[in-house]
Amino acid sequence: MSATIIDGKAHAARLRERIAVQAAAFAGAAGRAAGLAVVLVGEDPASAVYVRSKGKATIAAGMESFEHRLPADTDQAALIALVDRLNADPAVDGILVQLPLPAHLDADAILTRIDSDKDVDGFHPVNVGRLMLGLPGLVPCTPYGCLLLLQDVLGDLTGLDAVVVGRSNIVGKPMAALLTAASATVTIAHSRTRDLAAVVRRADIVVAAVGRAQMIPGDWIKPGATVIDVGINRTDAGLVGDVDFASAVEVAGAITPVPGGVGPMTIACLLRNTVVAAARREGVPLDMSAL
Ligand SMILES: Nc1nc(=O)c2c([nH]1)NC[C@@H]1CN(c3ccc(C(=O)N[C@@H](CCC(=O)O)C(=O)O)cc3)C=[N+]21
Ligand SMILES: [Mg+2]
Repeated sequence: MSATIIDGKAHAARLRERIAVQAAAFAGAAGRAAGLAVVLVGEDPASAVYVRSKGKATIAAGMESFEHRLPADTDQAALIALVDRLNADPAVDGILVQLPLPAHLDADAILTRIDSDKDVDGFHPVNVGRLMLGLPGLVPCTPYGCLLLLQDVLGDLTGLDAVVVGRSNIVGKPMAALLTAASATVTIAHSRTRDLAAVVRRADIVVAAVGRAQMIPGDWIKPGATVIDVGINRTDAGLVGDVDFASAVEVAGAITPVPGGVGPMTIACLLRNTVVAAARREGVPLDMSAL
């Protein structure tokens, strides 16, 4: 038996269509399009590719895209000054500073400088706190996209055993918070977990977010489990996930491919957060059930 392959690209395309409807409603009510500013420091080629696809998707959804490309040797004060300008710009509803930043920059200080109401990545400490408290805020895009895929495949997640492999601030920790809020029973596993194979084998839901190519083999997967692969690893064999797809697809009930799984959902959720942030800033009501 072979797993259902979860088509993240198609799911993201449907979500982007619904976002475009809400973005048009926002523009009609506010008299302007929602705006997303993306800041890229340096010339990392993979980052440049993501920034380009974010810009294209933003415009296709009927929103305005502002791109700021700064040289790799930009200093902290100059980047803070740009963030301050974007915070003060009424046409900017969302601000994303592409990570990783060059090592000489203090990323935590930059992310904390972003106005939390414009923090469409959901990385600001205030939004992290809101997520933990179950208060409305802006939720990190990749874990939110994973949750939408899981709910599409499984419906209600109540009582399911979920294992999140990876404890990053960007994916693992917020993913665990979202699954907890959805009433799953959540385990966060990581590089120091004892007998990771046994922990993963208990899971009805596996979210792999470690950044190590094909580290989770199919024989760790419980038959019928739903597997969400967040990994994007460039290898000689091309782009691969954190899960060994070829063996896992034979055991899982459903599984995301890489590419074409979580990645497109991340971008769609970024657009979602932008229209949500815009609507909150302007006091425009949106149909949140469409998002
Ligand atoms: N502040 C910040 N926020 C981010 O959300 C952020 C970031 N920094 N830095 C980089 C990572 C990476 N990221 C991806 C988004 C989309 C795809 C994506 O759409 N991937 C496609 C194509 C992959 C390819 O061919 O390269 C796929 O998986 O099918 C991948 C990766 C967002 N990130
Ligand atoms: Mg994000």
